[in-house]
Amino acid sequence: MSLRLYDTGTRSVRAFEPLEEGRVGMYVCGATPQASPHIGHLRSGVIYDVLLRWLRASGYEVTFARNVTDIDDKILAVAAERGVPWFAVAEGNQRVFSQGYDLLGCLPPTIEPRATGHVPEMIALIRRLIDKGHAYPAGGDVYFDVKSWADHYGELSNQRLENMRSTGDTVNEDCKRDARDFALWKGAKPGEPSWETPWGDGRPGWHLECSAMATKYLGPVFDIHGGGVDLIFPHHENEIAQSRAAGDGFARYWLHNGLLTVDGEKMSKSVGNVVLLPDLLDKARPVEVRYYLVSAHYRSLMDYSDSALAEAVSAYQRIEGFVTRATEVVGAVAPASPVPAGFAAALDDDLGVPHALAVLHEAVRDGNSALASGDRDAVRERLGAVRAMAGVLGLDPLSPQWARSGEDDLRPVVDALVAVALEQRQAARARKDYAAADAIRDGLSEAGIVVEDTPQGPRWELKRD
Ligand SMILES: Nc1ncnc2c1ncn2[C@@H]1O[C@H](COP(=O)(O)OP(=O)(O)OP(=O)(O)O)[C@@H](O)[C@H]1O
Ligand SMILES: [Zn+2]
Repeated sequence: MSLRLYDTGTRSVRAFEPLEEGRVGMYVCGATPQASPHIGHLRSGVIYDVLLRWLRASGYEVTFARNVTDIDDKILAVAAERGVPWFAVAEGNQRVFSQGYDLLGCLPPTIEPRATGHVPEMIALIRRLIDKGHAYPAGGDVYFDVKSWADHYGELSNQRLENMRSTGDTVNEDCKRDARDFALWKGAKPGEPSWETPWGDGRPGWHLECSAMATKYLGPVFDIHGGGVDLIFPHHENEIAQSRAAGDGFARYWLHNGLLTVDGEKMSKSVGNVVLLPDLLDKARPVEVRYYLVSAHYRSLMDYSDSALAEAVSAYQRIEGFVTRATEVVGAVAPASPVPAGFAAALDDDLGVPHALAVLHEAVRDGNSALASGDRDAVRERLGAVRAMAGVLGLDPLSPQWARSGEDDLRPVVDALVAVALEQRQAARARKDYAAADAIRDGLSEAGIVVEDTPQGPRWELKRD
């Protein structure tokens, strides 16, 4: 079986066939950096990262573009409130977005285009739309004429133009030919940043930016366009309208991730129910937060809870525990290739991560049984498979990304010291000097070392609070 994806455009799961064999062009709507990212934004980040990794593991060469909307009403409002330049707000928050993606192990996009760096491409797109009769300048703005595209407008969001009302753009409503027309370009307002165009100074509309940037880097037709379900209307509907009306084929598959919610409501800056990544780091390590965010199916709604996070932490630690113990017993084993067929089939089925994780945990269980029975060949085989599967999800415990800094270098030293201490404890026990034996155990515990007796002898771990 090969990859099948749910395409919002056709409202069906379809076989994924790229435009060009062996290559995939993928565009995902990224941040409007008006504030630090919340874990809803990061859910979107890790979901498309798993898709990227699976496409690459399946042999595709992927060009992945994720934009930054670095000019926007919300950014201007924050800048005005704080009395700082608009670009300081965008740039500062974008850095925190990048750190968040990095911390959760997201591979960097091939290109991360910024809206303000693509005004010439936007002007060119507006010109094509005006020439074809799909856009008009009015009152310093430029609008898309939805009636000129009435047969198609609404196809993605499955609604008809006659049932739609104004999208409530903050632009000058009186200038529009029709209340449902949306702004491609917004005329300059005093004190706001602006760029020069043949239709007057101003700044880009959000929808136009994505059309211009996606086609610049991926071509007039490309494979996958992603974003959250919150973007289907109006953002993606308008992107399609602009690009197709201008004559571009645009995206062939539309993917939408479900939202991270709190008590059923979208986690959103404007609602004020956000959880930030640093808020979680006393409860879970970054790799465990990643496990939590990828573990639900990408299209499902996910309601944030501490207990679900705690379950994800223990589930990840089951994988990590096996990988650590198995490596101690059989030595380093590289990730196996290809990944087990059941795991591949799960991901090929519309990126079925929950099912794929079930296959991964089954291999961990088998691996633990092999460890218990001392079947080294089986341990080796399961270790390679587990690392490979975890790696596709960005969760391989031995990936350098997740290595705890310093701890690995010191491990052999501490191993030797703990072994000496345990020998002394054993000797004290043998001579029935229980006070001395307990003192050694307490001393290790005070140093933050927990000792566990296993069939292969004692193992130590750093205590976690
Ligand atoms: N709660 C969420 N769950 C999942 N994905 C989200 C969530 N919020 C935003 N996203 C996705 O993250 C990406 C970047 O979003 P963007 O910066 O436009 O956020 P936003 O919706 O304006 O956030 P906020 O409402 O907090 O201001 C988009 O693809 C968006 O769909
Ligand atoms: Zn977009």
